[in-house]
Amino acid sequence: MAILEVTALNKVYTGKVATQALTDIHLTIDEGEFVGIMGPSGSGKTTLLNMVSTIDRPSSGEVKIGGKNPYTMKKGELAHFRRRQLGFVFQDFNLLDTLTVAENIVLPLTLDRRPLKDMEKQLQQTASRLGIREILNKRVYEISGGQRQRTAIARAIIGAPLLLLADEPTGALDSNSSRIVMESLAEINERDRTTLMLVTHDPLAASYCNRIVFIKDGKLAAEIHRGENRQAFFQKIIDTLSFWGGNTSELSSIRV
Ligand SMILES: Nc1ncnc2c1ncn2[C@@H]1O[C@H](COP(=O)(O)OP(=O)(O)OP(=O)(O)O)[C@@H](O)[C@H]1O
Repeated sequence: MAILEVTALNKVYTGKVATQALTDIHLTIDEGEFVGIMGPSGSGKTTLLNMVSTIDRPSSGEVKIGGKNPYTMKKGELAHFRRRQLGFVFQDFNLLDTLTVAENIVLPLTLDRRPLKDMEKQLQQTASRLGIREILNKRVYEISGGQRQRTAIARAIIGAPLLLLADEPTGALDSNSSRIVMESLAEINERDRTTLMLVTHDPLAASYCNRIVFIKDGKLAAEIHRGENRQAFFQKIIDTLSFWGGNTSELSSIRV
């Protein structure tokens, strides 16, 4: 079953100089897939993510999530749809610093006015999975970057979203924290069959995906699939990036 269907999508940023950021994008992501979006700086990755996450409107074309077009919804319905069906993980975590880890994680359920007992149960389960049970009572400014991102992932998955969207989730993390974050996302994908779309420059992070779509100059340029071996997939990603462009610097010292 298709969770995401992007059809003939175009985005033009109007202004003094118009920029055609995306041209005729067709992309389907099926239930349980873990798809990476890669490409050089300015190629349109964030624009595509913003169209899918309903942050910004396409100039033309269609986006369907779980068979529904969010752009035809009224404001209240759209807010509800985003809260129930989409999960977001950002590079800079987007947590509320003055709240505790627990309060941040249950925020989407609080907004949905779920019963307290259910919230507590889901909180404990989700925190255990992400290895952050011991820090639930700490405030965000008291925890590390890796712990912050795991808190943000817990918040994103606590409502069991149809589609989890991640924008450079390892961009602000050291290599060890990045690995833990990517292993967490892969585990969520494998165990819950949560569908994931990840935008990244990082080939190592991308090697946890099952499929990678490369964008160049706003157009789909290539697509590769992972086999059994993540090491071999990592090499394939490097080779594809060096062919199509992208961040292949500082790779010589990376070990998968
Ligand atoms: N709000 C905006 N107004 C005008 N032009 C924009 C806007 N946002 C992005 N662009 C332009 O659209 C194109 C695609 O940008 P986008 O941010 O989607 O690329 P990206 O692949 O995510 O880049 P990066 O890897 O550097 O984050 C670029 O040419 C960019 O300058």
